[in-house]
Amino acid sequence: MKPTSLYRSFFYVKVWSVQLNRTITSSTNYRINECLASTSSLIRGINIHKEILWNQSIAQAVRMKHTMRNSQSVFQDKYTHKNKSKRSPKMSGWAHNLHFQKCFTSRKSGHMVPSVSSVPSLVTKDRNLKNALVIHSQQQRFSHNGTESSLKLESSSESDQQLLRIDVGRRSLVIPALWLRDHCRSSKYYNHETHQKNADPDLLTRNLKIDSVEMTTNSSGVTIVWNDGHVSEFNMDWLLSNYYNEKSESGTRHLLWDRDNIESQPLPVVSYDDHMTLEAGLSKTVSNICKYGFSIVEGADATEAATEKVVQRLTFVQETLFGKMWTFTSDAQRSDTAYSTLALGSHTDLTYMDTPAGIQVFHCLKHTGTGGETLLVDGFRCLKALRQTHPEDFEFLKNTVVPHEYKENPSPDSPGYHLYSLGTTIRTHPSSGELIQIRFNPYDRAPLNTVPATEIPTFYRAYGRLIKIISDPVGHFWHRLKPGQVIFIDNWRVMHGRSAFAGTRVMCGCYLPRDEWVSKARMLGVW
Ligand SMILES: C[N+](C)(C)CCCC[C@H](N)C(=O)O
Ligand SMILES: O=C(O)CCC(=O)C(=O)O
Repeated sequence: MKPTSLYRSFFYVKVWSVQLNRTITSSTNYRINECLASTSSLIRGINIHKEILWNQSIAQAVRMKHTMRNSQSVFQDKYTHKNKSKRSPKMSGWAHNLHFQKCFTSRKSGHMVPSVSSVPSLVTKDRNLKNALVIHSQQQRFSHNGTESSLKLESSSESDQQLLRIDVGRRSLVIPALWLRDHCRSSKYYNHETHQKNADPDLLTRNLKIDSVEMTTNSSGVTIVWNDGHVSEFNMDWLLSNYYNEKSESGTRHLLWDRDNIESQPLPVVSYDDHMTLEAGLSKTVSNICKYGFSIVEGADATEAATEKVVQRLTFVQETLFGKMWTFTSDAQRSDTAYSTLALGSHTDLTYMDTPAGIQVFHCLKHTGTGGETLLVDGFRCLKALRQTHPEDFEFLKNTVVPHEYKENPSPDSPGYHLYSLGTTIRTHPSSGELIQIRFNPYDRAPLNTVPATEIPTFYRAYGRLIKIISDPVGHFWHRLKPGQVIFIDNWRVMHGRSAFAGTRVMCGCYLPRDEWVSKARMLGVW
């Protein structure tokens, strides 16, 4: 065989062997892939089968837990009667360690039948049976006022407490079952005539559980079936506005101001006629107070009687140690610097009362002389500035009780007084943090016996920083009250004061109770 043909044949053998190799490889691969494919489908099949088995066992466990719970409660009653132990024996066994959310109860039979669609979702990703398994009921999706929403019932792996989780847009409510039962508005538990709850003394001791929760047909609310057969219906908007809300929008009613922005807009003034004769006029006065913290009714007769009629459009006059309607001047009739010609710095009144008056009313009946301008400072703006610049001082003053007092010796005009009260300088809403009250009167501050020595420096640092903000002229709005102008000042938000004056100056006014004026604002729809 010639070398070339030998080479050629060798070459062919080489090519063939390469091809053979490829064929074997690919066919092996093919076969491997094929049997891998069949294995994986086999595994998938096993998994599916396993999933079904698993879910069936869950369903079985749910049924068993329900049965065991019923028997436990029967056992519990017997047990606690006999042994008076505080804690009844916990159900043992893995069934109890599985914190199940019950699946839906069939309405007809009332038995616990896991609806197929609910069982798969009962199983969480964590299949480790040793950890308490938190079972979630099926998530139900719905649209609330066009917002993508969902709800599901969960149970806590620590406390066995059931929780209804409702997500409406970015708002997420996690409502304990007990809260839901406590707030049931069915006629059994709530009197819709008197808007009062009916007594339910043993609510907290009954072992109440939610058997099922479903959206109402039009997704406007939820229907809850309890393990004692009771059914509760909740309107979604009612839940959203009545349940704990850290991000409550309620603080948006206030338009915080400093000197420049309150002077850059028309004064919040309502004419006497509108205020006295129109619902819209009264609403404007009240909404001004909600928004700015003060409002002026202009055009009243410069008399105490006319002033009384103006304020009574809002609510009744709050009687205090100064009487109902009062008129004062610089005659030192009462033991307070208001009855002098001295300047008064920013303060709120009646800080020496457990509940300071809600509104302070002033009406300058006469002033021949100089000075005597009224100072207004938005206390909520000051508190917001403190919260932003020194949050630790804000928190300290929110949590520190400061005593205030009013002392007056007996006189022909007074039986004598010693009023004393404890209150924090700052009060906020416990969940939303919305500002509710500033209680600030450096003149009437009583000896500080509520702060231990270790915290005294912190108090003076915090209180001093607040005084610095309040004293800053940037927030000072000065207005000379003229006869005919009745000013309503929100005494829980806006501080007032005055410049020193000379001449004859006669002021009248009164205080209005906080609860009643805010109630009026709610009834007028402006709160
Ligand atoms: C308004 N009127 C003149 C009656 C009372 C004056 C005393 C008010 C007291 N300084 C306080 O801050 O509560
Ligand atoms: O006389 C004034 O203008 C204000 C008096 C005052 O601040 C008060 O009575 O609390």
